[in-house]
Amino acid sequence: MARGIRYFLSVTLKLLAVMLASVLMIVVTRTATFPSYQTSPPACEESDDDFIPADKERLARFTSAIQLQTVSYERGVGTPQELVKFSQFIQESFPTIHGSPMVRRDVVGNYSLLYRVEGSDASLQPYMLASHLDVVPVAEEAKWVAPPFSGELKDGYIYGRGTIDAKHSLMGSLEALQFLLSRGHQPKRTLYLAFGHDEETQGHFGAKVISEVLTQRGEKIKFILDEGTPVGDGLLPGVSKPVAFIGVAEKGFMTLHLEVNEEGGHASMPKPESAIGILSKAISKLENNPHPNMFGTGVEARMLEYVATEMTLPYRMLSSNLWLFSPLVAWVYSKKPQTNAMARTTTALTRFNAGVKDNVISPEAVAVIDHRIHPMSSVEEVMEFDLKVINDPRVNVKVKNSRPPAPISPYGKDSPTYMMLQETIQQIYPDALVTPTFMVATTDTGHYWNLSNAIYRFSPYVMTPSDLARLHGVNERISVKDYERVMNFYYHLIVNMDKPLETKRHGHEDEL
Ligand SMILES: CCCCCCCC/C=C\CCCCCCCC(=O)N[C@@H](CCC(N)=O)C(=O)O
Ligand SMILES: [Zn+2]
Ligand SMILES: [Zn+2]
Repeated sequence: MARGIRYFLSVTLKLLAVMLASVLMIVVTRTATFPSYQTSPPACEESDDDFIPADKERLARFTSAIQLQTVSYERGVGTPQELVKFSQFIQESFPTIHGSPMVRRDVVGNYSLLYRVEGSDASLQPYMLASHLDVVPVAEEAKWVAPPFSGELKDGYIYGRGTIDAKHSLMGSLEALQFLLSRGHQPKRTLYLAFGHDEETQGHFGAKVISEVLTQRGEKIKFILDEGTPVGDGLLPGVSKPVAFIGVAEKGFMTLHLEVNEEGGHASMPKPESAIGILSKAISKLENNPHPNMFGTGVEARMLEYVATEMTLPYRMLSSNLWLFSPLVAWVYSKKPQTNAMARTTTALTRFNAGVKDNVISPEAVAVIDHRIHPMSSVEEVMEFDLKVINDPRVNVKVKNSRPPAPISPYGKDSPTYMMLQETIQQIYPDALVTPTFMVATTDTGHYWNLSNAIYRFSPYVMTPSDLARLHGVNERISVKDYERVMNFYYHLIVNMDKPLETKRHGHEDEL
């Protein structure tokens, strides 16, 4: 009997050893032979007169744009006078654009701007560059090193609300267009510039109306580029080179209104449970029960694979073997807010209101939850999960607002438009790697899904880990160097869009 067990154990151990050796071999082979998704930057044809310098005039225009306090507060509550001023300022600042017979300008939804620049070849589908005129309000003003609406230049940086979100792309694309038109350039392909005025409150009166206008015109758009993920410096562990993240998708969202109504009364005779207590328990359950970690099921995994060959060895081994290491990477991702946001549907408790007086038991308690939905999940799944977690019929849960995750736009070598974008990025950042990702925040593109199946979100400035907190936060800023890159990125993009959407190099047919 004992011999039998010994034999069984030894066979099992041998089998395990063979399995382990096979897994090890696969891991080593994949790490050594994993394909590279990076292409070398296109040859530099740039000359001095093929470059937009961040000179005094251009910087002054950008500063003036920052000084306009185009704040969006709540849905439908903004700063109409400032928006009108911004609109007038744009008209005065870009006379070549506004005087060109090729350009049609429409004010849409009262304050949003839609420009159409007529291309010479009507058989080509138009494309669209998008951004927004509005900004979020300023908090903690005392902590700013320069006044938040000053556009002040300090140590090579321009400070102010809107510098990165997102007046750089609005002003940068206008500068590029003005530069081209002033040299007598007519684009081959028709180009739209779409600037919503309420992106920060979900674009219901701006981008949504722009989309309706374009739909009425029967437009189908070749591709759309909006504000988005940046060129990361140190954002991706294991990669020392800068990484340009192209947002090929974005998370959905669901804003929930939670309410509990109970009997109020005199604070000297409380019941065991109050409206405030019941709601607190519900939201505490939501916070303690995060939505499932979905890392490895979507674009976030491709993001790592695209840069795997450029990573230091341990990261390279993990990223080229996600079939094995996905659970480990998922766990690591869950540890930091910015990576956790890529791994799962997030739950942010953003408002909590109750009570009117110290000695009155509040009959009502209200909270707001801001969920950002992972591209592999859905509004329905998130709701079902929450109701199960709360599991209390006294908590009334209503959806204030929701949007499903965005469809995933084509990416990689099979998508000529993505490759054109990659090459344009490399013209500005020759040392950068380029990888697809999804946006954890939302953009106006949520209103443009019916216009195009190729929607990208990318902002051509560099972001370090410590810059993350500047987004919607204190000391938002962009470097002069980066603003110059932004202008030149749009310039190259417009020029590149006049070349056939590439073809021989990536083995594809020309397309419209
Ligand atoms: C491993 C990590 C890699 C991740 C790389 C990306 C790092 C992310 C860095 C920056 C993202 C920039 C996003 C800026 C756009 C912000 C858009 C925005 O503010 N949207 C609002 C819209 C308002 C609304 N409620 O709809 C939002 O999402 O709240
Ligand atoms: Zn923005
Ligand atoms: Zn924003």
